[in-house]
Amino acid sequence: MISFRSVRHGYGNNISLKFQDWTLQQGEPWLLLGNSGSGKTTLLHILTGLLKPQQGEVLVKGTNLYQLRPKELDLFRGRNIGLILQRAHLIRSLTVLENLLLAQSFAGLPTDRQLAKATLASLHMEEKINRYPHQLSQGQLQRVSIARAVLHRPALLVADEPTSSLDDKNAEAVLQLLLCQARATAATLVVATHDQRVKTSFSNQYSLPDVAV
Ligand SMILES: Nc1ncnc2c1ncn2[C@@H]1O[C@H](COP(=O)(O)OP(=O)(O)OP(=O)(O)O)[C@@H](O)[C@H]1O
Repeated sequence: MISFRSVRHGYGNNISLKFQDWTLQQGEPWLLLGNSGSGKTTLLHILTGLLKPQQGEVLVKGTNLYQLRPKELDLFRGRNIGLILQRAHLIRSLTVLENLLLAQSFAGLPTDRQLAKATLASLHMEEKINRYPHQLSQGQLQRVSIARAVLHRPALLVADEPTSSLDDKNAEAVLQLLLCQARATAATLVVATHDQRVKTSFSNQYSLPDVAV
């Protein structure tokens, strides 16, 4: 279970974001909706351990993220939280496979080539494992980014605007991929978007109100 309680965060420029409490059960897919500037990125960063809120607590699998020491938090994130950003942020001088192995080692886990290869194969990327990032299409880069995020069966899988730059067909394919990967690993999935096309695929929705400035 993941929970978000009494969370507030401000940026010191009259912007104070107050988030409604939120409880997500293990394995549930959720959509996080909000217009530009409503606080989606802020909330995702708080939820994934990247930004300590000024108030409130975030529990992932019973662990209060912001009570961990920085090093413990890094390890906890690497093992339990998978993050998919709009851009893949791969290391350009490493192959697809090497990028995944590096992610394992950053998470403090033993490098496991077979697991990395099998995960890439499950995303139909087996023929690209020795390619470099610049040799891949945007859709393929996104698959690598999904593979890297699900590699260790994280309890929480978070995707920030995964479909906004894609056409209808690819947007639907990426969504199905995320839902399917989350189901396969019983991960709680959070997809943040302002893409109206995505709305119908999720019954659980957490909506952010517009921020009055
Ligand atoms: N580092 C910062 N310093 C000052 N204000 C910030 C900072 N980061 C975000 N904000 C402000 O906080 C509010 C929420 O920003 P946030 O990026 O979380 O929204 P968002 O919903 O993700 O927007 P978008 O969809 O446009 O990316 C905005 O008004 C933004 O200007």
